[in-house]
Amino acid sequence: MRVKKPTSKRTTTRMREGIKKKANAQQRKNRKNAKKDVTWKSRVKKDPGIPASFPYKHRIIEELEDQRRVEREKREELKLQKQLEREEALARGEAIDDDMEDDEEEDGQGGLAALLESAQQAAKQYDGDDDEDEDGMEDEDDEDVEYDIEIEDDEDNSEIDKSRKAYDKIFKTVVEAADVILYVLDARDPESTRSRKVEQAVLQNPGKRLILVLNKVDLIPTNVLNQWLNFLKSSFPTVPIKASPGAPSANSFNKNLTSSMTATSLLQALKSYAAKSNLKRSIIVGVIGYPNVGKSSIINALTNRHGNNSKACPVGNQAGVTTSMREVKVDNKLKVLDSPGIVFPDEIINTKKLSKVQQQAKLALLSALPPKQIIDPIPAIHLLLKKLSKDTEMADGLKSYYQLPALPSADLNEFAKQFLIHIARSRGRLGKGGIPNLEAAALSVLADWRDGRIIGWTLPKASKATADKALEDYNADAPKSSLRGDKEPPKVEQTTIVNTWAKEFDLDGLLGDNFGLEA
Ligand SMILES: Nc1nc2c(ncn2[C@@H]2O[C@H](COP(=O)(O)OP(=O)(O)OP(=O)(O)O)[C@@H](O)[C@H]2O)c(=O)[nH]1
Repeated sequence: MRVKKPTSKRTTTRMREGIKKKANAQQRKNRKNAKKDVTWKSRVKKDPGIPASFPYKHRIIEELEDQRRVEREKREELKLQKQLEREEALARGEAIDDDMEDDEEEDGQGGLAALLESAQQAAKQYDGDDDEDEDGMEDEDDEDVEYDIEIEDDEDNSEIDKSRKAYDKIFKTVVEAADVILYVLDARDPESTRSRKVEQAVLQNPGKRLILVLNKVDLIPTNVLNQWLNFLKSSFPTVPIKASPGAPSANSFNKNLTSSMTATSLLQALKSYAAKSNLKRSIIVGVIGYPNVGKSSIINALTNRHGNNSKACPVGNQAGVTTSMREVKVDNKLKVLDSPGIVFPDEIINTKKLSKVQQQAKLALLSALPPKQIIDPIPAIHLLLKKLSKDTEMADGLKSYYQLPALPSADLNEFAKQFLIHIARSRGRLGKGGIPNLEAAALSVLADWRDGRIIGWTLPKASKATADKALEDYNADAPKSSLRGDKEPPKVEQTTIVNTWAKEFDLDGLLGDNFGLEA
């Protein structure tokens, strides 16, 4: 017969106390030895940093920065990858992996969440403005606010913001609802804020009209503006505008194109179309474009309601302020629809096969991303410096605005690094041990660029023929998207469009051939 082994681990008190005593003695010994060890003290000494007199200090700092940069890039690649997986999962309607959600919460960088957050903040502020309005003087146009509409009744804002598909949906809704589309482009880079898909989608609807509105003309020189107007006019009727109110600053361009003058011209064009169209109802004008190109500012200029207490649409210098559609009544014949900014990355980015980092850089430079959503602002600075260094006027503007010393490098990467170190030092963006925080410096430069404190522009590169070829290629290759629908666009000669539409809006009569600009 087998005897069962005892399962209890009980030991005698004597044995337990003996073990305790021995363990305590060992710990005491360890502590004593640690005190004797000189390396122990030096370990807790604070790092004094690199002495200022050290001749190669800047090199060491640069090496450290390089290391930090490489690590940061690795982290960002990983983050982007996770974000993409998450978006794909969302698009497929799959439940999101908890890990991914946690990650996003941890670093607080959920791109779309950041976009939403900035939008909500601006909206809150705007609501505050409205409250003030209520308890004070009543605006005679306040009835417009009653026209505010949320497009997706069954979806909350976060859902609208979370999905690019939803942006597509909003765009489709604007095109369907509007008789005239004002397609707003940033005068500093019209081609990058323009999408052939948008134009094609409008052309699919024979009754719709599209006008290109070149905004922020105060930020580009007259000869550049003229070139763009001539270039764009060959595709669609084009109107220049300065939508933001306020007197021009010392370094503004095209001072004769004031906000009220340009807005009045645009308004008259719309009114003349409304008068000529035989509609028994008021015409609806949809305003679309990239984030931050100034759509809401244009509506405020059209309704002449710029003041804080009477804004028709909220305006902010960060992308993503407008999160839902808003209908504003201009008069009995005219209603204007504001819409959230739309980015078409497949249009501007995929065709050029850019990496994720480059895509972000390009969008950041178009000011189409809220700062919180910019994972690494440094590649955008590289792009900006490359752009500005191509023209002596732009390069001089940069140099004088930042009071740049002679930066000795001809290599762009090296130049960018030295430039950011200079900005970080002069603006006090320093980290531990006095190491310049290049990311913070880069973000502050991007804000200067977004708000027009640094001057810069692009010139129309492609000829009309190249643009038409690009459109042809796109039509041949691109898969059918929600924007294109299944219908083929009607074959209409562009010159016919330009001439007929310009007449309907009486543009030549209103603005003259050269928009009152010197040749
Ligand atoms: N210099 C200059 N700045 C302008 C002009 N029009 C608008 N802005 C500025 O551009 C920024 C964006 O303007 P918004 O009207 O909010 O742009 P939006 O397209 O509605 O932006 P989202 O809501 O993100 O889609 C604001 O800081 C405006 O002051 C202009 O003609 N010149």
